[in-house]
Amino acid sequence: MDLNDAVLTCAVNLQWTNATGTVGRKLAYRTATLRLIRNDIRELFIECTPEKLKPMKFKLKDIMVHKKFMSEGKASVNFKAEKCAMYLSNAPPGTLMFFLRTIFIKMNGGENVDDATAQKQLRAHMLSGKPSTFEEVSPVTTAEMILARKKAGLLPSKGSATTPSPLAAKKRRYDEIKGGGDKSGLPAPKKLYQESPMDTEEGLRLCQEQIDVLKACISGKSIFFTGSAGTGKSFLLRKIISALPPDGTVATASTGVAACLIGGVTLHAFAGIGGGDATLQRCYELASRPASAQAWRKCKRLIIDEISMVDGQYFDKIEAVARHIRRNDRPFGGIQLILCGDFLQLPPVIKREESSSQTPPQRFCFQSSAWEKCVEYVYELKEVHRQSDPEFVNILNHLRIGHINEEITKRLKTTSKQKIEGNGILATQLCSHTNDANSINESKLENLPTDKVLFRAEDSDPAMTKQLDTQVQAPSQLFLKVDAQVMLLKNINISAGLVNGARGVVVRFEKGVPVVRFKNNTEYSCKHEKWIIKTPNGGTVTRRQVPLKLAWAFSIHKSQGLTLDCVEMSLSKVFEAGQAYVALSRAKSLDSVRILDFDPKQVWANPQVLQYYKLFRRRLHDTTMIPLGAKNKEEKKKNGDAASSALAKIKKSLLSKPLVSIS
Ligand SMILES: Nc1ncnc2c1ncn2[C@@H]1O[C@H](COP(=O)(O)OP(=O)(O)OP(=O)(O)O)[C@@H](O)[C@H]1O
Ligand SMILES: [Mg+2]
Repeated sequence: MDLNDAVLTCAVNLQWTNATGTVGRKLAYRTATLRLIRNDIRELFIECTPEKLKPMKFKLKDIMVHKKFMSEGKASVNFKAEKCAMYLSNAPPGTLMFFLRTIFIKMNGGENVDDATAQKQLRAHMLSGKPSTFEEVSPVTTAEMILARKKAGLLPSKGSATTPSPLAAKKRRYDEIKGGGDKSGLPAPKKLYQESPMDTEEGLRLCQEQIDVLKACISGKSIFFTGSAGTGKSFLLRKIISALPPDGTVATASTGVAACLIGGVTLHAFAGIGGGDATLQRCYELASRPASAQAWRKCKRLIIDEISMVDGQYFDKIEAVARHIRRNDRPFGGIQLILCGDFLQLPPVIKREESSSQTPPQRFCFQSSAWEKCVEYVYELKEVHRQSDPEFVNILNHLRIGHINEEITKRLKTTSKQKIEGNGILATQLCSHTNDANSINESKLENLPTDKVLFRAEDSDPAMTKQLDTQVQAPSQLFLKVDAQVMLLKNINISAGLVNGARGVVVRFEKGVPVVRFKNNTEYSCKHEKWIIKTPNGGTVTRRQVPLKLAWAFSIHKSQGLTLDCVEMSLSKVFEAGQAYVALSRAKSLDSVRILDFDPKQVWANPQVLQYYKLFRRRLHDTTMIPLGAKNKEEKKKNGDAASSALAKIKKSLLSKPLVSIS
């Protein structure tokens, strides 16, 4: 696998049709590498190299691309002249998208020769007696991209915040691309290239530290990566998922909302051992049921977001279950683990009977016996993307470790009087308890004098409505009124500010959908959007609903992982370490938040977590990166010296300076 947009590794099926139009020769390869190349006279080709076999070349001219299932890692390219169809499957979806995009841009935006010139140059080349050479296409340039989009008539009009009409997208299942400089009257390749790339998350590029993590994942290492709120952990996870082959990749998270943010399932739904309270023997039996056992056997890479909320004992149990079901004694039954989260945010939910005991056990995942043997590499992301104000980032870093001083207290208290409302948009109240948030929303809606309109979700499987309710933020029944305070639940257009978490107010209903005015004055007529959740056995269930949720109030637990606009909070009822930090770190800036009754006592970090991070940081710092429990002997030997010297230092300095020192 590669981060190069001109290279793609996937399964490839080739089918040639004969003169009578029936399928003749067929070839199928489980793994082949496709490369976009040019010859001496700048003609474009796809070079297909099946594993351990010789490469084949297909000229990119007059092709039809079928990409409806691109997000599932499937597409096909029809080479009209060769009468050959190339079916691609099990491709990392993101890589596939960039590969097809590069084809489009190189065919339409580059200086390609026309047929007559190509023939002339070819003849001259043959006469010269020089051997033909091929080289990989150069990276796409902005000029090529602009030219390609212009030629296809796809440059967006200024400030447009609209999404493609679903009808237009439906009508065009194929994108036809001609090569060789002939662009007259071409149907434009749409959908894939419709939006300006910066308007969608695909267009946002990873920063260097994120790329390092991505590379580690692609190379098959089991890793844990952490970082403070807003360092792009979930964003990176989405990129990682789209850079991995779909077969065998299972994306999960500890909570439904977090799972939905990465297009996955909850870890509990995947693992199939209920809450994990049963004995290990019983867990084995539960996970041996056909659907669950099949899911475990097929899994090659397990991704878990918001790992801080996964109970350590539960983690130990699923590790044992993985080995048992897969009949494989390697850690986690040989599954690659990609774990992500911030232990200084919300901890695992402690069950009532445990929380009533005098000293409740703190069972973080990193305290489990499985952790050390399963996690080979650890990474920490440092660059915060959610907030851009250095003062706010600095304050958040302090809060994260439970460190409050007078200056911070004073600054946070000043927010209590600031006006953050505007354009008819009221602040969202962040509540420490979910029930409080629900009742505030219901009563505020009831109190509006306008008519109530119901938006009912369409679920692809009505039997899954309850499951969808727990995982998808869009409710199955959404009552709205004009003047209702709402929050957007999808990234519609990033550069227009129409992003997940953006706050708005319903201004009218038009053609059966709500029109919402957002804080930046953009009006958006809400189309029905689709949420897809995976079932543990690899199927999918979809919900279609308008992408809105009532937003007078929101619970802190439900807000974990989100970025929120315009929030007001009272932290007097916080009951968990990290809860105040999670609440405050949802905000983008200090100007868009109001803390009503700030008291330094509301902020504390779990000492066990601080200790873990101290150890973790020292490891990172002293050796750049130490594999925890290196895989093989050489690796152990190589890292052993560095690791033991680092550990000796850690022991010495365990109670020294705080994690984040602020100048
Ligand atoms: N490389 C990047 N370039 C531009 N924006 C980015 C980048 N990485 C992340 N972001 C943006 O930063 C915001 C926060 O990202 P994300 O929600 O993934 O952070 P997180 O680390 O998962 O936070 P949390 O701990 O709160 O879950 C998002 O709006 C995301 O789109
Ligand atoms: Mg996140």
